[in-house]
Amino acid sequence: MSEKHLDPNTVSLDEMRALFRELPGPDLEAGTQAAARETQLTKPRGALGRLEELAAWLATWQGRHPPQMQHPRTAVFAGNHGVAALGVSAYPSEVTAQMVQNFIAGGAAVNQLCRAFDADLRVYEMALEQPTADFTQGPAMTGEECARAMAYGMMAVEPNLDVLCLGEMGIGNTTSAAALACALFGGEPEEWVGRGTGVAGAALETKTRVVREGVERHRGSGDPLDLLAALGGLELAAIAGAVLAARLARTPVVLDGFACTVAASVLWKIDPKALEHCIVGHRSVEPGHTRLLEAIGKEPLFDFGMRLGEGSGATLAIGVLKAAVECHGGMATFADAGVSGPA
Ligand SMILES: Cc1cc2ncn([C@H]3O[C@H](COP(=O)(O)O)[C@@H](O)[C@H]3O)c2cc1C
Ligand SMILES: O=C(O)c1cccnc1
Repeated sequence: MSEKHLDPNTVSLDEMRALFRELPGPDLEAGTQAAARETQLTKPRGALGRLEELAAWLATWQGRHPPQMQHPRTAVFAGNHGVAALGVSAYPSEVTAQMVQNFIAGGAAVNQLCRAFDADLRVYEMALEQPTADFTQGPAMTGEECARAMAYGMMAVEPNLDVLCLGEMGIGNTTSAAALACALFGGEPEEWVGRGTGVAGAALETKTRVVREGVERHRGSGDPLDLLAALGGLELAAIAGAVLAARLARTPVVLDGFACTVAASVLWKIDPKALEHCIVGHRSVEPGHTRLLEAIGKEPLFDFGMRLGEGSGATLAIGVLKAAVECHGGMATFADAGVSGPA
């Protein structure tokens, strides 16, 4: 499969919509080979549980058997949000750019996780001095801006990636994500709003009100991509683009926490099959994440009480994926080891 890159100067949301007509499916032959090998390995059938499923999932989306984990990448997209000026985050907007510098200097949590698992970290800074518009007053982005951000995100998908882990950095983005999730999946703003960086009290009430105003203004204003433009952010649109491009290139994807999963769920709303190549690394503490995971039918790999974002939960999953690949490829078969099979 080839990498899909679109011209950012001319790209449109309609061009993105057209891509849903060509989504490739999994490589079922690689999956059959993985299942056959699994029965030969020196362990009771199914005894490695989800590790076995992960090896098969990697094989089907990498389109090869055995699956490999030599080249994991974590892509973190950073953008700023107009709604941040309304007091919805515990931190000021400047932290977005400051954290990008921290990523570049190697000082953030995601840097350490990438080093722990030999992942290639890419940071994509998206016009941080130009935040999106305040979505309580109008759409956060025009359709063209949203499509351009998606096209930018697509560039994170390059040949020979074994897995793509996605993350975001954008002060205010759990407000944007809550509004987008509420508009896409329904329910009350209270069910989607969490503490993010740690908002409480009056600020939490403000955050909930901002989400309500945004949803009331934009709900029903179009299809999921229109809602992404109206309520999303540059980094969330880039994640949606990266997930779509990864699918077209048949690259497996690991999603991170609430904000990242909301961005990807825009594609699920268009076609639930569009996230078959994605797993979710962890369950974020953000209550909306659990709600969203139920809606899209995904069970995260682990629940470590993390609520950071920046791709940390997705990157931590690389360790588990490497373990799955090592067991699947490296274990002896019953025949090789002279171990008796089931009686
Ligand atoms: C120092 C620092 C590092 C971070 N790394 C990720 N986030 C996370 O917090 C932000 C979302 O929370 P809210 O919607 O409450 O602003 C995002 O930037 C997210 O990636 C961070 C936040 C801070 C303060
Ligand atoms: O789960 C997330 O994506 C998250 C949670 C808190 C802060 N930033 C992101």
